[in-house]
Amino acid sequence: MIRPIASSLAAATELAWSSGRGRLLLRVALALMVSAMPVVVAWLTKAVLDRLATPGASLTFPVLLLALAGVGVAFLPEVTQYLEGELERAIGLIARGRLYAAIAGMPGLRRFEDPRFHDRIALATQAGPSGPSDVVGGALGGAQGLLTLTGFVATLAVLSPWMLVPVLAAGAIALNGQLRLSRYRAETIARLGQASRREFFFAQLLTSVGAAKEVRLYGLGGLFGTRMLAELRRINAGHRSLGRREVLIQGTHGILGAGVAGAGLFWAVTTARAGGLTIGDVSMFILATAGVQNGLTIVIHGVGRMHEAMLLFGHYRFVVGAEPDLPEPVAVNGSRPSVRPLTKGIELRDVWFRYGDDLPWALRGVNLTIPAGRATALVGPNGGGKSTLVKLLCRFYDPTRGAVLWDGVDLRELPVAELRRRIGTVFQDFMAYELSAAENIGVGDPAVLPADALADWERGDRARVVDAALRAGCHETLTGLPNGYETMLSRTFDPINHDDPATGVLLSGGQWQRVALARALLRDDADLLVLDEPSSGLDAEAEYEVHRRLRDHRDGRTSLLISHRLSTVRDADSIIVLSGGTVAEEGSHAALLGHGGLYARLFGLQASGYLDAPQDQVWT
Ligand SMILES: Nc1ncnc2c1ncn2[C@@H]1O[C@H](COP(=O)(O)OP(=O)(O)OP(=O)(O)O)[C@@H](O)[C@H]1O
Repeated sequence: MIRPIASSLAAATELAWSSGRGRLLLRVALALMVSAMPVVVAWLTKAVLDRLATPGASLTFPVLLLALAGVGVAFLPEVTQYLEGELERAIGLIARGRLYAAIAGMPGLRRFEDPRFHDRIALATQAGPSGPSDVVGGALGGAQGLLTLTGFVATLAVLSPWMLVPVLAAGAIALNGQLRLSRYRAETIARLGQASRREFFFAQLLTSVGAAKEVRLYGLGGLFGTRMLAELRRINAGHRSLGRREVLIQGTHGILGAGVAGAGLFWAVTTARAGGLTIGDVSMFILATAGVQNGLTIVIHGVGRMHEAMLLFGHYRFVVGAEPDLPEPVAVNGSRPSVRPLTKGIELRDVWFRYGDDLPWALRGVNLTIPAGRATALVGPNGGGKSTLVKLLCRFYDPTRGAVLWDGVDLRELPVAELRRRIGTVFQDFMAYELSAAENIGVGDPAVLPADALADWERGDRARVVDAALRAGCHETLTGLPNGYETMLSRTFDPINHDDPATGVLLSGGQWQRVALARALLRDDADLLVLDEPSSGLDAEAEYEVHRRLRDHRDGRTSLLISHRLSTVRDADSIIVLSGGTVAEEGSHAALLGHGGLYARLFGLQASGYLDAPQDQVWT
C-alpha cells in the first residue's frame, strides 16, 4: 500500500519538478505560510483579548500584527489558487506530451485493438492533464492541513489535552470515510468509462457528416438517440449512487464535527465562568476547535483528492510505462542493426497469424516471395488475408508462427521505424485528414511538413508534393481548388494559414484515392511500394491513367499491388492468389489462366461482365 503511494507521489513530483522547479518551490512555500496563518491569527486574537481584559496593557503591536495577518489571510489563498492553476497547466503540458508521445510511439496495432488497454488509454487521457497535478496538489493540500492541524493540536494540548480525544476520534472516522469515498469515486469513473465511450460514440454518430447519409436513409436517428440516452441514464445512475454516498459520509462527518465543537464550547464557557480560563483562552479554544475541524477537512480533502488522482494517475503511468507491443532488436556489440536497401526480396516463411488467441487463423502457413525490383500482385476472395499480409509486411504485428524476412533478415531483428521508412503504402482504408490538400500529401513524409502549421513550407519540399501529385494524377484537381494546394479538404475547420474562411472543399472518393496515392508516392525512395486497392474508386479512364503512371513508377522497383479488378494486375511479374489464408495459386497472368484454377475462374467472371454474354452463361 505504502510503496505504490510513494512511487506515485515520486512520479508526480518528478513531473512537477520538470515542469518548473521555481514554481513548485514557491507553491510549497505558500503552502507553509497558508498553513501557519490560522494558528498565528488565533494566538494574536488571544493576545489582543487578554490585553483588552488587562487594564493599562498596550494593544498597538498585537492589533497591528493581527491586521497584517488579516491581509495575509485574505490575499494568500488568491495567490495560492493562481499558482496552483499555473502549476496544473505546466504539469498538464508535460504530462500530455509524455502520454501522447508514448501512445504515438507504440509500434504495433495490437494494443489499440485490445479493449482493456483502450480503456486504460481513455482513463489515462482523462487523468493526463490534471491527474499528476492533482496528486501534487492533494499532497500539498494535505500537508498544509496537517501543519495547521498540528499547530492547533499543540494549542489544544496546552489548554486541555482531554479535548483532543473526541476531536481526533471524529477526525479519524471522517478520514476513513473519505478514503472509502475516493476509492468508490475512482471505481465509479472506471466502471462508467465504457458507458461514457458508448454515449460519446452515439452522440458523434448523430452529428457526424460521415454518418449523416445512412442515419437519414435508414432512419437511425431515433434508435441511436435512444441508445445514447440509455447510456447517459446508466452514467447518471452511477453518479447518483456516488452522490448519495457523498451525502451520507460527508453528512456524518459534519454531524460528528458539530457535536464535538458544541461539547467543547460548553466546557470552555463553563470553565471560564469558574475562573479556570481567560477570555483569550476561550477565544483560542473556539478558534482552535474550528481550526482543528478545518485542518482535518483540508487534510481529508487533500488526501482524498490525492488518493483519487493516484488511482487515475496509475492508468497514466501504466500507459506511459507500457513495454512496446513489438520488441525492438537489441544492439549487438554497441551497434544497432539497420535496414539495408532491398536487393533480393521479401519472403514469408510458413507464416501463421491470428488477431487473437480466441480468433480464427487469418493466415495459415503462407510461403511466398516478393522479389526485389519486380511487380507482385495479390488477389483473392474477400477475407482471404491480403490486407493482413500487408500489415505483417509493415510489421504492425509479428507472425504468430513463422517469419517475414527482408533480404533474409527477420523483420523482428530490424528497427521498426527504419523499416517503415522504406515502405510506401496506400491502405484500403486510407485516412482523409482534415488538413489542407498539400498537407494531406505531405503527411506521407512528415519531414517535408513545417512543425508549426502556420509556418511556411520549404520551397524544395513543396516541389516534392507537387511532383507526387502529378504522378498520382491529382495535380490538376488540386490546382483547380479555390486556394489550390492550400485548400482545406474539410468543412469542419476554418483554414488556419490564410484568411479566406469560405474555402473548405470535400473531394470525391476517387479524388481522395489519388491524394492518398500521391501521399505514398511522396516516398519516392521507398524500397517497397504497397498498394492495397489503389484504384477501386477511380473511373475507367483515370484507372487506366493511374496504372500507366504506376507502371512507370514501379519500373525496376519492388511493388505489391492488391486488387479485386484483375485487369489491373495482369501485367504484374507474378500474381499470388490468397484464399482462406493460404496461397492457392501463383504465377504469371498467362500461366494462371492456362492453369484454369481460381484465378482463371475469377478473371473469366470479370471479363464476361464486359462482353455481351447471356447472363446464364456468365454465372456458370
Ligand atoms: N483487426 C482485426 N481483428 C480481428 N480480425 C480481423 C482483423 N482484421 C481482419 N480480420 C480478419 O482476418 C481475416 C482476413 O482479413 P483481411 O482483411 O486480411 O482479408 P482481405 O483478403 O484483405 O479481404 P478483402 O478482400 O475483403 O479486403 C478476416 O477473416 C477478417 O475477419
